[in-house]
Amino acid sequence: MLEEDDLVILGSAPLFEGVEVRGWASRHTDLRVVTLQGGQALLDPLHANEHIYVLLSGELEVLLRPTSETPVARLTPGSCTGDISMIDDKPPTAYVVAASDCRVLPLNRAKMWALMAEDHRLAYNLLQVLAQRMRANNELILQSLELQERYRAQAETDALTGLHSRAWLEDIFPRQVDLSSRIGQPLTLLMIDVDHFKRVNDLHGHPIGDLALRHVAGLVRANLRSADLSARYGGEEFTALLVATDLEQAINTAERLRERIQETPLHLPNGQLLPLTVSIGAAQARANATLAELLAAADRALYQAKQAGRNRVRAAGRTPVVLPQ
Ligand SMILES: Nc1nc2c(ncn2[C@@H]2O[C@H](COP(=O)(O)OP(=O)(O)OP(=O)(O)O)[C@@H](O)[C@H]2O)c(=O)[nH]1
Repeated sequence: MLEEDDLVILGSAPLFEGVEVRGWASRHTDLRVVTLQGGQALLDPLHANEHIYVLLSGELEVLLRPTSETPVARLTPGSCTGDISMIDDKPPTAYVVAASDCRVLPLNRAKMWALMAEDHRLAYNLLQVLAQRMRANNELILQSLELQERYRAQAETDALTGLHSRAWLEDIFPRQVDLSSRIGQPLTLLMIDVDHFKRVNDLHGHPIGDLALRHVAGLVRANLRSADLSARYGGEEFTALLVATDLEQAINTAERLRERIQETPLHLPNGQLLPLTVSIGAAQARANATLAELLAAADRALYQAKQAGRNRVRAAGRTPVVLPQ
């Protein structure tokens, strides 16, 4: 039975806006209120639903998973739930659970259609309720996309240097190699490794090591074209994908970068200058090359540069470029 308080709530419920609820309730004496205990589920995706439930007292929580700790919505008296699944005759997409003891008024499908035929304001109100629900859901989707975007940006950026991360390189590489081969442009990878970096850490401490990595990253960024795609590959290793650049041009770029790093020591907080050098391996991508193949080739060239005494550039598949050091 509907009590006086229930009629007051129904009178303020969006679904009943403009409906004279007392007269309406007196014509429908078959309406039965259902009580729920806190924690009890009203709707879940495993069971079809045939009712719209109007909450008369207490609070309902809408959860996307049964184990979710944070509800996506909290329903207060006057709100309704179950509308979409009642209309499309499919199981609900979320769990609706009583957060406290609740009283709800179920209106089954047949009853709802009859009520709407009797008073068109109910149909209009139901459309309004659905429109608000769609808007709230869109808002939720947008927030979740923004969050995903933020997480992706975090994963794609190396926190220490601000350069792109290895995950980013792995993500963009197949598209870049595909694009380069389709437009017939060469693509070359540089692997840039700071020489004797362990000594920097050992002699000056890890925080200065971090400063040195930022310094080198800044020089890598400043000395490549903005179209070139530089990343911190890990530790003291950086990579740069040089677009529209063949091996010859890449060697020149690498050599210029190497020189620039050699002649730009890091100013330490104590006023000392810390000289840094890098060794660089270069390798040009074949059409359909995988990142692993290209990295392995650039890494072999880098190894040669280290073996040859460091602070130099070597290219894969070529006679060593011997430049005066
Ligand atoms: N400060 C700092 N050090 C790092 C970071 N990542 C890696 N390292 C250090 O980088 C050093 C790399 O040392 P090695 O791989 O032995 O190479 P290296 O001393 O540069 O010698 P070569 O490459 O042969 O010239 C290790 O001591 C790592 O601890 C970092 O984020 N910050």
